[in-house]
Amino acid sequence: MQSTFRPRALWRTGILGTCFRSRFHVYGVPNTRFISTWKEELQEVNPDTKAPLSGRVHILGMGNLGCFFAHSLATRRSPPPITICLHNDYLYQAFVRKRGQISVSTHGLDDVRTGFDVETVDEEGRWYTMPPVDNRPSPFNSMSQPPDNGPIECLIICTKAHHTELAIKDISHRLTKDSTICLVHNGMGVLESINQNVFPDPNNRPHYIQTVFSHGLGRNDSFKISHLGVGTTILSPVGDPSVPPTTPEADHTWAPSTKYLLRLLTLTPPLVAVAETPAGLLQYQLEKLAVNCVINPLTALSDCTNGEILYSFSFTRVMRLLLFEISAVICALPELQGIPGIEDRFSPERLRRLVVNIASNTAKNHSSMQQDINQRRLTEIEYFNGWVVRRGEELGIKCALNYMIKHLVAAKAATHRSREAGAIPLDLDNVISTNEPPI
Ligand SMILES: CC(C)(CO)[C@@H](O)C(=O)[O-]
Repeated sequence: MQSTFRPRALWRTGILGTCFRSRFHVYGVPNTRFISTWKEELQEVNPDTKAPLSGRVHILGMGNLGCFFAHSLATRRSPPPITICLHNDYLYQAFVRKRGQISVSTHGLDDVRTGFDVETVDEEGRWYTMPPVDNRPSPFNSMSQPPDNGPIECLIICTKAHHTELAIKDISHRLTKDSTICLVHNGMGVLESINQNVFPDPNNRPHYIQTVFSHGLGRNDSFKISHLGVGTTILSPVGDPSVPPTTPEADHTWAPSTKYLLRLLTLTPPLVAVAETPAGLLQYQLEKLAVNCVINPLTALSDCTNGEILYSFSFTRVMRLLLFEISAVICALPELQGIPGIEDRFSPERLRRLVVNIASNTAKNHSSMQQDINQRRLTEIEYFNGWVVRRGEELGIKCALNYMIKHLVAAKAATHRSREAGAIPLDLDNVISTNEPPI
């Protein structure tokens, strides 16, 4: 049985509002809903006892974001069952060495959480539930257990944009039309390619929640991160693609797993999560996109910190010119037509102020793209400037500068690759030591 769920309507009736508007009554007495248990949340969104949800949340992608989500859920007074999905044995061994602990450090104080269930995957794509690893190294051999390929109700996927489609493909046999996937990544266009390439049949697709995440995180070690700056997690269920996101109070029917996950996340304090309408979320996504389209490639190409792009006339010129194109594409997007104030919100000048603000607030940080380039990882450029170029082409807007930036980043990555391919490999294992002094 499905029931109707509208974030805006719930906001007005106060059901969701209690999660993120008035967390505390006057005089600081905690609101009872805010500290409700996950079972109460499950009961409230899914009173249908014939098809009960287990309430389990799977998390895939245990980088900074995945650790932060898992740790935040574990800090709840009543944590839901959490399964972390580790996609290779190396990660599993690292988690065993950490005794199943995920640690988040805030202002130098470590908060360590345990109690996570673990699944790993073999080369054939079969997932195995592993024994608890808390406080003891596990000698367990996963392959001696039958694989656990049961359906997943709620999946939070925290991989980078360019890995998300592949990661979901690997687990797609466990996702049904009753599942909900919460996508946590930077950049635009991932959902469309998942629908096209992984779940082409609209009647057999899982449900989605999209997010815009703005907390500052840093990595200390595997499963050990720092929470460097408090931000927010803006969430919105994805509506029926045939209904424009701007339709007021669109009568979307959200699945029980979507309602449950949305409630669970908005009632998890460290995430500072708020529910938005699809049209509201899209606007936050586009603001973040504009910031990422400037800070990330400029810092990656110049190998500098975020703050260093602020104090140069040349960077300022490039920033303005890129933003002219980005603003033109965003303002012409058909999915935004009819929303009042779009031209002002996405004017080149307002976008420039956003970029400058974020670059100053994160002045000492290295952007994710600068780190990806230096560590020879794939970048998200196709989901930033690449997306602007593609949408511009559809709308008849030429984005020559964004096209150039996208290719400069790709060229920088290719130069690194060809330099490394040209380096003479030294097979140290087969070096014969003669114990003779060097000539
Ligand atoms: C704020 C930001 C643009 C740069 O640190 C960040 O989103 C990043 O690194 O991608």
